[in-house]
Amino acid sequence: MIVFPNAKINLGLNIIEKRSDGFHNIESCFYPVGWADALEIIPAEAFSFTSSGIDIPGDPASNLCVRAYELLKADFDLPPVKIHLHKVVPIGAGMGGGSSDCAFTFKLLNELFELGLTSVQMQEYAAKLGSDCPFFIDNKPVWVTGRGEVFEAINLDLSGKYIVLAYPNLHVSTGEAYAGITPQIPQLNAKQVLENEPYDLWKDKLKNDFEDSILVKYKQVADLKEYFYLKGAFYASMTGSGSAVFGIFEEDPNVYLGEGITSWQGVL
Ligand SMILES: C[C@@](CO)(OP(=O)(O)O)[C@H](O)COP(=O)(O)OP(=O)(O)OC[C@H]1O[C@@H](n2ccc(N)nc2=O)[C@H](O)[C@@H]1O
Ligand SMILES: Nc1ncnc2c1ncn2[C@@H]1O[C@H](COP(=O)(O)OP(=O)(O)O)[C@@H](O)[C@H]1O
Repeated sequence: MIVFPNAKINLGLNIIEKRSDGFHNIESCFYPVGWADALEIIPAEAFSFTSSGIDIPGDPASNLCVRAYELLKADFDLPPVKIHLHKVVPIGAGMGGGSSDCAFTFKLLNELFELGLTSVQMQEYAAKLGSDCPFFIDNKPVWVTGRGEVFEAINLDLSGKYIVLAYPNLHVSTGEAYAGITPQIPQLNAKQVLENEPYDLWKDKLKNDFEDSILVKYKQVADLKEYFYLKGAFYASMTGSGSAVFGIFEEDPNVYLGEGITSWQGVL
């Protein structure tokens, strides 16, 4: 069975407070986008994990796909499987690619072996492996609070809008990015802005709190954001902890990003 774990963007991202468990409470709209990996899992004689495409840093045995399989195997009598991941979505980019692979592994194993797990149960498993992971179970636009695992419906539909995502090949570690933040309560409620304000006001009213440090430190990230506005985006921002930047457009944009930038363009 093959699935295509897709990335996400953050529309507004406020870091509210540091918690006693070391994590931060956040507020954000998580929105799925079409840039995706390919993940195949089939029953096999012996367990194996292989990957192709972009090199994944770290030991393959600790890949989130492997950890998801092991977590389920502790509770269910799962047979050995062969997992192959073709990695396409840039890593350390703020697009949740690894988290998506993790969530899609749970969904695929649930279907393949008819485990009967509900979405909520899979979200609980996914939350054990990463704050972003539970979102990719339902994989729908949602208002997110808590550590990233508490969901509330949001009245927002960007279907048909054009999006360009650009990754300046700059790996940002999520843990380090959080460590550089001073949490604060936002002046404006981003959910209210997303649901009620016209798109052209988002530019001044929605904020990704990670931008303050990253845009100053890495000029190429700030340049990408500026370029998207120059090309007519109604909203442009860094996503997650960076360094990927997206622009959302009413019309199909004509962008040239040049060398050293990995990009993807599609429709929301
Ligand atoms: C910043 C966000 C926003 O969507 O996205 P990405 O940039 O990763 O895509 C997420 O909060 C990232 O979630 P995720 O990448 O799953 O993080 P985790 O693996 O759970 O945690 C990595 C590290 O980030 C910090 N962390 C993460 C989430 C959170 N709410 N508070 C934190 O302080 C902790 O230091 C933790 O050890
Ligand atoms: N399947 C996977 N794909 C990508 N990264 C993975 C995966 N499994 C584990 N990782 C680890 O997770 C880290 C970043 O994950 P990713 O979700 O791609 O980035 P981000 O947190 O910026 O959204 C990498 O440093 C990598 O070592």
